[in-house]
Amino acid sequence: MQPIFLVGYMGCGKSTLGRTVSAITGCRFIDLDTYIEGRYHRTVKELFALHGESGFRDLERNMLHEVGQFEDVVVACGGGTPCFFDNMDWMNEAGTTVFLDTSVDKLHTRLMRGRHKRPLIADKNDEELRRFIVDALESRMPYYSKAKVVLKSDLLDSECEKSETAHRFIKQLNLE
Ligand SMILES: Nc1ncnc2c1ncn2[C@@H]1O[C@H](COP(=O)(O)OP(=O)(O)O)[C@@H](O)[C@H]1O
Ligand SMILES: O=C(O)C1=C[C@@H](OP(=O)(O)O)[C@@H](O)[C@H](O)C1
Ligand SMILES: [Mg+2]
Repeated sequence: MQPIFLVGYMGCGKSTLGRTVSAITGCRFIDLDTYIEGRYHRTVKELFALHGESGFRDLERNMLHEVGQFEDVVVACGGGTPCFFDNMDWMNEAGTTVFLDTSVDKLHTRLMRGRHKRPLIADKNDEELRRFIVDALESRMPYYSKAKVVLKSDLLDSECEKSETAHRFIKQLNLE
């Protein structure tokens, strides 16, 4: 199987879905952020602070090209991965891209809780975060919408439904 790349905005559930699909199907799961952190022995937040965003994007592209060579792998990208260099076109050549399409409301609720480890939003208050999400989604949508498969990840949204989302995904992509 060619690699599957999960793309979408921060908080849409790429890491969560990738991990669950991997647990059900036995295929390998790679979270690109975690992979980068393992390679450079620094958190994403530290890498942003050390190299700036553009330095991080260079590392991210290099690591994407590395993991994109693997077989039978589901890769959870970072939210920005498809939006820099030719990464989105590269992923479309190398495998199957899946966009987890999620509403601003849902992203906002999730990111208010999980913003501290995400350097682009760590210091934003409630209102600033909402504005940031709306603006970023608008500028990133042209990249996300190039994905081969779109999964409306809003429809199923509770603890037990995480696995239902995963099962639906597995069926849609014929991973059984
Ligand atoms: N299908 C889902 N239902 C409910 N909560 C979810 C679902 N997918 C993700 N979450 C929650 O949303 C937050 C962000 O998920 P995460 O997988 O880290 O997103 P991403 O990797 O796209 O930034 C986490 O707290 C996670 O538990
Ligand atoms: O959207 C972005 O630019 C980013 C998303 C993050 O990953 P998640 O989408 O998994 O939060 C991480 O790569 C970094 O903080 C930058
Ligand atoms: Mg993630």
